[in-house]
Amino acid sequence: MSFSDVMTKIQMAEKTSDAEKMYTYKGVLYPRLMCPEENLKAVETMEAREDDIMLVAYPKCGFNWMVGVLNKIMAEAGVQKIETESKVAPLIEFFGPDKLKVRTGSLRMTHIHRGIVSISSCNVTMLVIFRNPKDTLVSYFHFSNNNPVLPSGQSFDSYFSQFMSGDVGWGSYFDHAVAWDKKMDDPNVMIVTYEALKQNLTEGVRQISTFFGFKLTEDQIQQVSGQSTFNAMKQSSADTHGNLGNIFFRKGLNLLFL
Ligand SMILES: Nc1ncnc2c1ncn2[C@@H]1O[C@H](COP(=O)(O)OS(=O)(=O)O)[C@@H](OP(=O)(O)O)[C@H]1O
Repeated sequence: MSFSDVMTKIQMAEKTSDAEKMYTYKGVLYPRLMCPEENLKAVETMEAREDDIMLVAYPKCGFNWMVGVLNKIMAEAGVQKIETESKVAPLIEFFGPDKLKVRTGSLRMTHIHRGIVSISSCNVTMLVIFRNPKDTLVSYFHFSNNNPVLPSGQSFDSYFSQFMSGDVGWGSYFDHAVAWDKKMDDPNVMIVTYEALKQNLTEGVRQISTFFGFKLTEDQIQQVSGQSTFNAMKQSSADTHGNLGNIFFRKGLNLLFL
């Protein structure tokens, strides 16, 4: 999916009523324009490769942060990255069945619940990022109000109720958390938290590189973490995310302990 495809869908969303924006697939809500049913069906039968790296995150948990970190780690390690034409990280559910088969890199990404994505044929290594639900909810609330593909205009109170009952895009945060909790000790799965990365990003970069078998020098690790702070990523977001930069890189705070 190219940046212009995303912009076209956003323009279409601006002419779509809130009621039409979401639909339910297998009991979970999705934004219709970005994830039509044929895309979700294609994801269900997607074949993975041995060298694939899968990045999984419930919305607003730090997905774009990890895309940036992984891309930088892979660039330092000399490994091919995701499609360069794309300014936003292409989620597999945004591709149609034809485009899903065309692969230019080994990094695959999704917000979809692990019970729904069945990655056949091999033990793909997966990085999963979680964030505390309070900050995730606040971030998702602002995102919904700023992103035309999602319904907007709700009060915080009504959005809170929807989030708690899982009536938001990609379903219940809590269902995702429970499903991944059972996979925590799987050797092919690494679970990181937004909060731990905020506390010590350099250590997080070191652990992620080691998990994926990328041997970076201490200088390279420092370089990746220096370029992956919120301020650094927000500053370069016009290049990486075009005019969606300010929507994806909003405040980047960890309010859990305040
Ligand atoms: N480098 C870095 N450091 C810390 N925090 C960061 C970083 N990059 C993005 N963010 C914050 O992550 C939130 C967006 O989450 P996602 O990228 O998962 O959003 S999305 O679901 O893909 O739309 C969103 O959080 P909020 O600011 O609270 O809305 C972003 O600001």
